[in-house]
Amino acid sequence: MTAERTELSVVVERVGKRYGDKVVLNEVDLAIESGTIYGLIGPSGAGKTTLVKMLVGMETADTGAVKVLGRRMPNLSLLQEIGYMAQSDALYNELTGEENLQFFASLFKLRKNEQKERIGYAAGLVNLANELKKKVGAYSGGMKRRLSLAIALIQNPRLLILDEPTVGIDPELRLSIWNELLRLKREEGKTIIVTTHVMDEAERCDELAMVREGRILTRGTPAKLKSDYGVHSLEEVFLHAGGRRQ
Ligand SMILES: Nc1ncnc2c1ncn2[C@@H]1O[C@H](COP(=O)(O)OP(=O)(O)OP(=O)(O)O)[C@@H](O)[C@H]1O
Repeated sequence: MTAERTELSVVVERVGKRYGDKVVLNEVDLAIESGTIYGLIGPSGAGKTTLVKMLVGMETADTGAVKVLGRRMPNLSLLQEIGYMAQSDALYNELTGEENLQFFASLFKLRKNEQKERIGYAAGLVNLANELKKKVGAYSGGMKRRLSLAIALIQNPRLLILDEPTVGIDPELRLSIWNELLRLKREEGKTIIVTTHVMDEAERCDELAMVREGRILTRGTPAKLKSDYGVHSLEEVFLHAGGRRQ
């Protein structure tokens, strides 16, 4: 299979990364098809964030290659095409929610009315439409997460990379965010990459890669992983894969 035939949005080839003496990623390969939701799961410190930062162009690989939307990363020209929600919120506390959204929208090539429409859409999606006039400094942790997610969506990117997007978000809103992610995939053909510790979120992914100690231990659809390990839940896959190998 070639990248052209299967329309891969992301190709990671034999990527290695170390910080000082510590090997954080080791010979990582990844191929993510366009129009799918791909989940990276694995214990804390496994290397998931480092990997997604490479996809965004915020980290560079020591060895190997990272290609996103057909171009070798890092590549500034892809910023418009990639929406990124980091694990820690990078927001302006002195500005209101709306001003934050306007600021990030202004970084992209959006016409004025398009900008307004995107801000309305993104704020509505994360249920912040009535909180936009408040300063972000007065937001709760969950509200800040929600605003960060809205910012990741602001320029209507083809590829969404979300690092633990629903931490601190209540179950009802979590469900509606997931419904919207599924709709974005289905109706708009977006490619979505999420890291998560939440197994019912992992169930909603088309494909999963389990990362541990900088390596991908196993990968496949949720159903395939469960059948490979002869178990009924992804939690059990997680425990089996994490505990018994390497
Ligand atoms: N800038 C850095 N300098 C040194 N070590 C780092 C740096 N960034 C990450 N690490 C180390 O790299 C390893 C992988 O970290 P990473 O954040 O990628 O893991 P993770 O799988 O995303 O974990 P979590 O689920 O807790 O977010 C950890 O041991 C971490 O301490």
